[in-house]
Amino acid sequence: MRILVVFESMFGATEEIAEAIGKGLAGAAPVEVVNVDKAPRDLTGVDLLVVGGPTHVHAMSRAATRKSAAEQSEQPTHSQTGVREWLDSLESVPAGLPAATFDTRLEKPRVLTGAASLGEAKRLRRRGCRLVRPAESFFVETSPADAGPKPGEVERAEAWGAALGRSLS
Ligand SMILES: Cc1cc2nc3c(=O)[nH]c(=O)nc-3n(C[C@H](O)[C@H](O)[C@H](O)COP(=O)(O)O)c2cc1C
Repeated sequence: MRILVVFESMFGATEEIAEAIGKGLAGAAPVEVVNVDKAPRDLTGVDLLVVGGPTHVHAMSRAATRKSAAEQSEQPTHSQTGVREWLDSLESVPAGLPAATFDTRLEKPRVLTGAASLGEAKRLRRRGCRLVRPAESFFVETSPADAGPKPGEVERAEAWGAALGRSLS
C-alpha cells in the first residue's frame, strides 16, 4: 500500500496542512508527502492519491497568481509550480485510483472564496480517479499573507487524514 500526498504551497500553510494529513494517514500505510515541484508524473504503484493547494482567485493557482503571491512575502515561495500544471502533466494514472483533494482558503462562505479542491477533484475525475471523500478546505489567517493555518486547523487536518486512512480498509 503506497499513499502519496502532493501539495502546492506559497507561504507554507498548505504544506503544514499536507504534513498533518500525512501524519493522520500514517496509521493506515506508509505515506510520502511531496512538494508538487518534485511530484512524480507516473503514479503507477500508488494506492491512494491526496492532492492539495492554496485557493487563488476562487480556484487553483495560475502562474500570474503565484507571481502575485511571491510579491506578498519576503521569503521565497515553497512551491514554484502548481497542482493545476502537475495534474495536466500526469503521464500515467492507474484506472480508478482512489483519490481525495483539499485546499487552503479564507474562512468565509465558499460561494465568496471559491475552493481549489473542487477544481483538483474535477481534474482527477477526468483522469479516471475515484474520489473517496468530498473535497475539503482548511482555513488560514487573513493577514499577513504568511500567517499560516487558523488555530485548530492543523489538528483538523490530521483527523481528516486519519478518517481518510480508515476509509481505505
Ligand atoms: C494571489 C492570491 C489570490 C488569492 N485568492 C483567494 C481566493 O480567491 N479565495 C480565498 O479564500 N483565498 C484566496 N487567497 C488566500 C490563499 O488561499 C492563502 O494565501 C493560502 O491558503 C495560503 O496557503 P499557502 O501558505 O500554502 O500558500 C489568495 C491568495 C493569493 C496570494
